[in-house]
Amino acid sequence: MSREKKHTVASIFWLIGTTKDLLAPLAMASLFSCLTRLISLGIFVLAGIGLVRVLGFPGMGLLQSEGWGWLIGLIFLLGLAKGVLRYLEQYVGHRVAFLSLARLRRRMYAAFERQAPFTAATKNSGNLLARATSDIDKVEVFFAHTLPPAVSAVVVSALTTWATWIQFGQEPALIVLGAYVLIGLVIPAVGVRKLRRNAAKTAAARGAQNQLLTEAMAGVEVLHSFHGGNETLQRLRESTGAAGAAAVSTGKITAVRATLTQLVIWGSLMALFILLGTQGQFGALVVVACALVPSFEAVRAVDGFILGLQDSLASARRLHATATFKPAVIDPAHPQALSDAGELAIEDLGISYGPNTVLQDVNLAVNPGDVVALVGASGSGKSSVAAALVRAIEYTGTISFGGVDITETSLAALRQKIILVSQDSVTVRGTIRDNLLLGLKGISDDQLVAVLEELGLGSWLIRQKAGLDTRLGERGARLSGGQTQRLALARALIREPAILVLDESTSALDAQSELLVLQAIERRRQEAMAVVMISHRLATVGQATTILVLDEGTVAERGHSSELLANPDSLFSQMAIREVDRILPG
Ligand SMILES: Nc1ncnc2c1ncn2[C@@H]1O[C@H](COP(=O)(O)OP(=O)(O)OP(=O)(O)O)[C@@H](O)[C@H]1O
Repeated sequence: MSREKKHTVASIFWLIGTTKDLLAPLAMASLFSCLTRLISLGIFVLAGIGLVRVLGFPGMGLLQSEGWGWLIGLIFLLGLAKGVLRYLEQYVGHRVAFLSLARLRRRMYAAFERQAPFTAATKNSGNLLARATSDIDKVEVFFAHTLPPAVSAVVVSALTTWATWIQFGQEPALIVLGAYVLIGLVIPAVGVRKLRRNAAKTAAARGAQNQLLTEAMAGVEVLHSFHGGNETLQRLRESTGAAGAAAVSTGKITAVRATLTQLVIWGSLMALFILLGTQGQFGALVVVACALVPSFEAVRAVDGFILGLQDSLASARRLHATATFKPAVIDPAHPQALSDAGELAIEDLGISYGPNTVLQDVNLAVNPGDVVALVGASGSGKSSVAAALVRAIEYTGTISFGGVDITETSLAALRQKIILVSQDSVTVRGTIRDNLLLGLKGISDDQLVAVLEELGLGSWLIRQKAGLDTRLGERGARLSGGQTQRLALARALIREPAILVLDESTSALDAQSELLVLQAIERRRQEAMAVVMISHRLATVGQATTILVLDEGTVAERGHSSELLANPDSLFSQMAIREVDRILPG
């Protein structure tokens, strides 16, 4: 079996596994679908009998002379029953489908959450969004429109063939059976491999388009400034072109299949006409033709759902791949609790991205009340250390807090104790309060206001008419870069972490605002909060108890700033000289 086929089979089992307790209602929907189709068949047969009687054809002795009341009454009652059953089929089928989709969504969101921030770091958020939305919607066909039509096609065709055999003999029955096999089995197989490939291309193009649009929306200012819009449009055109080509190819195959189906339908009717007509059985011919109309409809539905199913399975494969993707960073099976405070010990820390080792042999102890600064050239590995401290990435070596290896505790517990505030913090849609709390309970408005004031956002808050209820846009449109950074810092400080990791998180602040932030941090440091700070501005790291200078992924120097500055050849001294030169050239 090819890899793609194996993946498809695995995806189908995965879908069924997601909703296995809904299979009973799905079977019920199939039953309703069968009954609806059979009633349709009955109505058409009765109409045929009526027609035969009107035309006065011989050959249908059955009920020929018993008036019209029962015939019209039966058609009416069957019509009513069909309406009710159709409603039930649609209701149960779609209920199962939507419940399944809801479950699938929950499962996908849980998978995304497990993978965050690792998956987000792959920067495929637009593609993931397509998986979480349109791919899940496509799977609806699998649940609502696969089993019921397939079951009713088999039942209706078997019963019609049997009834034709009993009523009119072997040859008409074989013609009818042949037509069913062609329409329900042979024609749906025409071009199916191509259809599968087209469906996969369409789903991939949908993901790529979403990715492009997400990137374009997030970077609209950049695109605008650099006139990059046309380039994005071009890439979008290429992607829609690929999807369009797949759609055209699918359309051609669909047209061929529809033509073949019509040929089979009319060919079989002609064959019956010749067979029964030459035998003078015109009455039988009319009734068989009437029975064939709804039964062909039932069998043709197979072709329709096989088309939809290709899309559905292509989406299912994408969902399955995402849901079963094993994130590198996961919670341990039996997480240990973390103490409220303790030493952060980093031993032999190493970090690689794929084959590239970017950091090795980093050792560090951070005690309550310590301020440790990581400095070094761009790309020397500072942010990677910060990411490892909150297990946002994989690493080698050991990081422990209060004697507990951080891989032995839950990610949630770890990220309560060690909080990372990065340079490009974001705001989420909601009020200022929502943005600060992000679901945290037990913090009063007064506490929130106090932290904002401490960070120099008090006067800004007063200017907001709705105070903490002021809504912020998706990307914090109303906030400046520096305000967003301070909001992110406030978000961290109200959580009272044992260790605050600041990765260039004051880079957008003016000197006065940064001073306020550093003072707020100093107050908490005196209450035993430890700080790991990354900054390019050496003035910012002046309060550090220990400075680590990273150079090409290793610790090149360590010590207090006064010790490092005492050596004019130290990297730190060189950095300090360059910084002073920048401020006071010449
Ligand atoms: N997600 C990633 N995938 C691959 N390589 C990465 C990734 N993140 C960082 N790197 C690489 O790791 C190295 C260290 O990056 P890191 O961001 O830790 O450095 P840094 O010292 O914080 O840099 P800067 O001061 O510019 O922020 C760089 O060479 C970078 O290209």
